[in-house]
Amino acid sequence: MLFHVRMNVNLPMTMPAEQAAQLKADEKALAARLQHEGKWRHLWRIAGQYANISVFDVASVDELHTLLTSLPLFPYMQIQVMPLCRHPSSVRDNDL
Ligand SMILES: O=C(O)CC1=CCC(=O)O1
Repeated sequence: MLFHVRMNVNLPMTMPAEQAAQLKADEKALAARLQHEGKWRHLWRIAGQYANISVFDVASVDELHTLLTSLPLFPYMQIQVMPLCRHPSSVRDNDL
């Protein structure tokens, strides 16, 4: 199942720089693993914003929820999820 996900990141201004750097490093490491596993199919920065557009390929809504809530930055993100299905006019023979 494919999901389009928008993540807006809002780190508190009061967070110590070292804590923010550690959270970002942990997030990057997990994101790399999930991309290599094929679960995090796309990761794009939204230009000019501390936000990203991602596409996840997971088996279920429950798996997506578990994955998103396990992200180190999850407590500091506002997340919007849109489930995707195939468009009948798509000329692609694969899903992405
Ligand atoms: O910077 C972001 O948009 C949040 C994020 C997702 C994966 C990552 O490494 O950072």
